Amino acid sequence: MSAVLDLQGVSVRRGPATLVDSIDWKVAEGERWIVLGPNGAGKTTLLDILAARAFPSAGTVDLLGERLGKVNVFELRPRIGFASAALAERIPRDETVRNVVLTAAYGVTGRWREEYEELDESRADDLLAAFDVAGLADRLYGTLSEGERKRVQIARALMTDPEVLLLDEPAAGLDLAGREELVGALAELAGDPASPVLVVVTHHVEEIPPGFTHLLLLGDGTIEAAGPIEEVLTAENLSRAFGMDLLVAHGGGRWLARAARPAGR
Ligand SMILES: Nc1ncnc2c1ncn2[C@@H]1O[C@H](COP(=O)(O)OP(=O)(O)OP(=O)(O)O)[C@@H](O)[C@H]1O
Repeated sequence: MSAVLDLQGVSVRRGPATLVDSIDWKVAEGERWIVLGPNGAGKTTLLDILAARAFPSAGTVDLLGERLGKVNVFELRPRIGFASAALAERIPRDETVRNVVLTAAYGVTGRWREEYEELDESRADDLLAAFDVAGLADRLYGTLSEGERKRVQIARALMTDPEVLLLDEPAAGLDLAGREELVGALAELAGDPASPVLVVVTHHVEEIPPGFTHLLLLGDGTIEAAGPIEEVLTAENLSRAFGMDLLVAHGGGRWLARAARPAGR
């Protein structure tokens, strides 16, 4: 079976800086991946490439069987759902929540003169319901809480019925209850065989939802370890990636990590 995402020898350089270096990574149908690593490890850079929004300086990237650089990215992007802080900043605050989701069908962020079919409208409403924000459909996006916005952003990313869903730090800025609700929503998505391939970037092992199958551990632009979560998420690998002596615990489908020694000892 050919890989859904296939990166070979991928490096990204900006001026003298190497942001990611010699990445070899394959993602297959049905897999649910977490990309974990410290600040500046290259997670967002890698996700931008998977979203066909950035090009590598070296190596090859095959997304859904299409080679980046040889395919029209505007045809490819609707097949890849994407939500990130940078994209969220472009959503107009004075747009209704329903339109924020609906406009993804045309790859735009604000409604203007596009004609939407009834089918699009009902898909947008179904997605808002699936993420528990149906009651907010007529509210202005700018009036939502951060947790509500995150859910709307994921609903928007799913609007085109993509084959891959990429989420860059979906739990950033959420309080404890908001994080737990989001982790629950992502666990449900992960458990649904009809869901697209999932790739979720995070800094925190506590944000890994049950049902995720694989982990790519990035440290300083290179892969520290990659594979099934249970094999990769060890204290040894995590300590190496984050440059700190860490302990890891696992139970009830969730993960916890903390420093092996309290600071100052
Ligand atoms: N255009 C650029 N020119 C030079 N360096 C850059 C550029 N863009 C990003 N970087 C650097 O590349 C590194 C990787 O950035 P990236 O945003 O991919 O990391 P990240 O793992 O997503 O970080 P964070 O967890 O803090 O969001 C960082 O050190 C960043 O400062």
